Parts: sequence; structure tokens; C-alpha cells
Amino acid sequence: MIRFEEVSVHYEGARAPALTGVDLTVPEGELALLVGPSGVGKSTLLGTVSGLVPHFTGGTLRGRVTVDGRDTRTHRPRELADVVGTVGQDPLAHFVTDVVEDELAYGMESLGLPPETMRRRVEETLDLLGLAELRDRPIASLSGGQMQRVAIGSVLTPHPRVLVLDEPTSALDPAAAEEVLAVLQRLVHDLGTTVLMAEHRLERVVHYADQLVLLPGPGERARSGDPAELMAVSPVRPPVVALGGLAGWTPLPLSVRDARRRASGLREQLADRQPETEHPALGKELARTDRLRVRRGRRTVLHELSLTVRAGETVALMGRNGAGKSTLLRTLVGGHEPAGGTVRVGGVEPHRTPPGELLRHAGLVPQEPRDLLYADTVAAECRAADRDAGAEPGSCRALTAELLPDIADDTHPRDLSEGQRLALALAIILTAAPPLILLDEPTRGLDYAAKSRLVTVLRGLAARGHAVVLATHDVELAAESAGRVLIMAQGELVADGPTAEVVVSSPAFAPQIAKILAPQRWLTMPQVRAALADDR
Ligand SMILES: Nc1ncnc2c1ncn2[C@@H]1O[C@H](COP(=O)(O)OP(=O)(O)OP(=O)(O)O)[C@@H](O)[C@H]1O
Ligand SMILES: Nc1ncnc2c1ncn2[C@@H]1O[C@H](COP(=O)(O)OP(=O)(O)OP(=O)(O)O)[C@@H](O)[C@H]1O
Repeated sequence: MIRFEEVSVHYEGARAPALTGVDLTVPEGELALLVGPSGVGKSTLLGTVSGLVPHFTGGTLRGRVTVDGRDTRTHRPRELADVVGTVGQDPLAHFVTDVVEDELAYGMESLGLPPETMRRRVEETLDLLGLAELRDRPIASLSGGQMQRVAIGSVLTPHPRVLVLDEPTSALDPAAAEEVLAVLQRLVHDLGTTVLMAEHRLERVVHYADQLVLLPGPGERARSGDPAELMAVSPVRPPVVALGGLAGWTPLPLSVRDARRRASGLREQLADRQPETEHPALGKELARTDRLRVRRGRRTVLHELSLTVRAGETVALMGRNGAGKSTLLRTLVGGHEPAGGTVRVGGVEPHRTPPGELLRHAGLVPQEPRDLLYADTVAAECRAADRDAGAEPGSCRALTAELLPDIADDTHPRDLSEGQRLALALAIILTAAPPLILLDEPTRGLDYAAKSRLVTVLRGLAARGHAVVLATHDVELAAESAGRVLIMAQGELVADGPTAEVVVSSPAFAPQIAKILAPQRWLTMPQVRAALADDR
């Protein structure tokens, strides 16, 4: 259904091609999963299927990509729209209408489907993606995850024969991600839809894949094949695969269920050990809300929320899409005025404090990192960040490179890959290093290695007396980085406690290692690795 013949892409002005020597086939009715490190060219490869590369991005495409026999270089994206549905990494870039329901119908309208069919499919999709309550809402008023659901829904309604999805679950809560993947699998199995999908959170998707396409590193040839076999050589691996590798299981397990069946020996080996948990010494109070109430539009989205964050702690803020996580973080940096109750950050009221002064107390990396970037090049962005923070020249650049190597100085931030752009935004706030560091979903586009380097940087900051609050759906990141987890539901706090206590008991928020080794209380690969190393 999709065929690549010796495909390479070279963006204008770039030193090296973004993609080289891709030669592979995705047969009809298969789900192919595209994996590889941040910035390796996954979005570029997907773009060649929908025709966005090179028609909209510029650059030179060599070789040939065909979808259902149509050459994507001679067919413009519009001429492929009846076959290919695409969701990119940025849902905002995708929307053509203003209201949820209209957006779901738009693709079908442009293909001229009969009104009854359109009506039925809109209703189906609203239910399938949990959007029924939001049908009349302006898209601009949705949370990040709600937007991502609308973007996915709008490509499903025309029933395209090929779906091209770039990190489609990056903003979804764990339950929503499972639901979306189950829907995709049903399309593949029942309708013979062909899916090509890039994703970093392999723990969510790898067990759904019929075929894995691996881009191992910049300039290296793509490989494709059986998921378990390719995982053995892949530089990116979910915890379940990493655990299987450590324990020497073959074939490697891809799902928690596979791994649980094999884990009894490992459980015995670990039985008389305890995970090492750090108990950071907590310092002074850096932020406090007291019965905080925040309204957006006509809705109250935070209710009577009381919370204290102290120096030295790392807190993960979790909860369903639309629970109010981003609203809480933005309120802490003065983005929303409370409708009731109080909020204090470093002793000041954020909404009454000028931004420059507030940055001495708290800084936020927003869910859309682009909102933080203004300059024309990575280098200029970093120089400005050093200057604003009064930091040693070169600090921001060094931090960027520490999170993700191989980012070119002269690239325009707009042209960075998703993970590269996030690394830059993180580096800017981490350079300023205010006492309270707030990160909203800080892993989109980041590979496992980059995430674990981020965790190391955050640990260092917490040890030096900063506090970190991260809103995230990434249960693996929460388990690795946070000592305390807060769970929000409908604008209220419903759980607050040490990470192990809060997440282990929850089917939605437990990381893979916890599920595999339960009832033992291991959470992460580093913990298990350390315990086994002690044995030797
Ligand atoms: N329009 C463009 N012009 C110049 N360079 C670009 C452009 N788009 C992407 N690049 C570069 O091409 C490389 C591959 O980017 P791409 O977005 O395909 O990576 P990716 O594997 O999807 O990354 P991520 O996992 O972070 O989403 C990156 O180094 C990026 O900076
Ligand atoms: N202008 C508005 N009018 C009405 N409702 C709004 C408006 N802006 C946001 N909301 C709603 O407020 C709720 C909280 O949104 P918020 O972005 O804080 O959620 P979140 O927990 O960060 O979600 P996600 O996990 O999807 O990012 C959502 O239900 C959202 O639809």
C-alpha cells in the first residue's frame, strides 16, 4: 500500500540529508510503527507519504514514494486526500474550522460524502473518542489532549485507506491513549486500513505493531521487520523490552502480559530487596494555593484547590485530559487570575507581579514549546536566554546539547524536530533556573535517552533546592523523576502522596516495571538494574 524506493530527503541549507536510503513496503491492512531517536527523520519520512515533504517543507526528495500506486512527488497533498489521512505532531496546525463538530465533518464534506453518512460518522467518532460533551465547543478553548482527540477524530471520519500519524498519543492521558490505539487496531483488522505511525512512548504501542520500521541513527539506513526481532537491536526500547534484555529472555517480551509470564524467577531474585528511594530534605515553601478557584470562559476549571510545594521536591501532576493541569501551572505563573481563594509563589501573587520579576520565583515550559521561542536561530535563542538569566555565556547552549546532541546552531527553531524544539525550550527555562520550575508535558518528541538525561538534570536542580512540578501523561517519566504524585480530576486534587504509593495501586498510572513485578514495589529499570548489580 505504501512503498518507499531508495528515498532520501535533503532540506535546503542543511549539512546532511534528513533521511537516506529508505527502501521498504507497508502492505495493506498492516500497522507499521516507526521508531528511532529524536531528530532522526521520522516526521520527515511520514511527510513524504502525505506529500507534505517536499511540497510544503521545501527540500529535495530523491527516490520514489507511492501510496496506492500514486507517486507523492507528482501528486500534491490535496490529490492524495481521498486515500491518506494525516495527523501531525502539532494538532493546532491541523484545524480548518473553529468548532469540534464542524472539524469532524470537514474532511468528509470536502470529499462530498452524503449528509446521512456524515451525520452518522460524526456521532460515532464523538463517542469513540470521548468528545460528545465537547461537540459544540470552540476548538481554541480545548485542553491539549482534547485537541489531539479532535485532530485524530477528524482524520478517522472519512475512513481513509491509509493513516499517517505522528506521535498521535503524545498529549493523551493513558486511558485515552489505549482507547485510540484500540480504535486504530480495529480499523486495521476490520476495514483493512493501513497505518504508519511514529511514536516515542513505545510502552503504549509496540505490542500493536505488525511491522517495525527502525531509523537507528542519523545517516543510517532504515530497517524494517518483526517487532520483537528489531527491538533486540533498537537504540530505543520501552521498559518491558529493557527488562527482558536485562533478564536475558528470548524472544523479547513486548507486552506486560508476556513479561509477567516470564518474571517469576526475577521476582524471586528480587524478593529480599527493596527499591532504593530517595527522601529529599524538603526546604522552604515555594508555592502555595489555598482553596484556589479558577474560571475559564464560563466554566470553573479549578475548584477549591489547596496545595503546597517545597524546595527540594519533584512533583508529578497527573490526571485525565481536561482535568486542569495546564490551568494550574499557568495560574502559578500569573496566566489566570483566581476567581476565589489565594495563590502565592515565592511570597508574591503571580497575577499581580510583572513577568520579569516573577521569573525570579517561577518559570514555565508551556505545553507548546514554540510559545517560548522568538529568535531566528538556536544560537541566538540561547544567547538571549543567557542574557535574560544573567547566566554565563554558553550555559543555555551547553544545556541544550546535554539534553539532545546534534542540534545545529544555525537552524531556525521552526525547522527543529519536535524533540529538538522541546529540548531548546527546556534549556531556556533551566538556564534561568528559578526556584520553582514548572514543566507542562515535557516529553513530546523526546527519546528515552533524552528523557533520562532530563531526569538527571531535574534531580540535580532538586538537590540544589529547586522545586520541579511537571504535568505529564508519561507514567514512566513520573516514576523515574518524581518523589510525589498529585492526581487531579475535574479541577480537584484526588490523590497526593509518595510516587510508589499513588501509582502502584492504579492501573492507569502504574509504570510497566510495577505492573510486571507486582506485588513487589519496583517502579523503574534503574532501580531493578541497581538491585541486580548489588547481587553480583
Ligand atoms: N523544514 C526543515 N528545514 C530544515 N531542516 C529541517 C526541516 N524539518 C526538519 N529538519 C531537520 O531534519 C531533521 C529530522 O527532523 P524530523 O522532524 O524528521 O525528526 P523526527 O525523527 O521526527 O524527530 P522527533 O522525534 O523529535 O519528532 C532534524 O535535524 C531537523 O532539524
Ligand atoms: N476558554 C475556555 N472556555 C471553557 N472551557 C475551557 C476554556 N479553556 C479551557 N477550558 C477547559 O478547562 C479544562 C482544563 O483545561 P487544561 O488545559 O487545564 O487541562 P489539562 O489537565 O492540562 O488537560 P490535558 O491533559 O489535555 O493537557 C478543560 O476541560 C478545558 O476544556
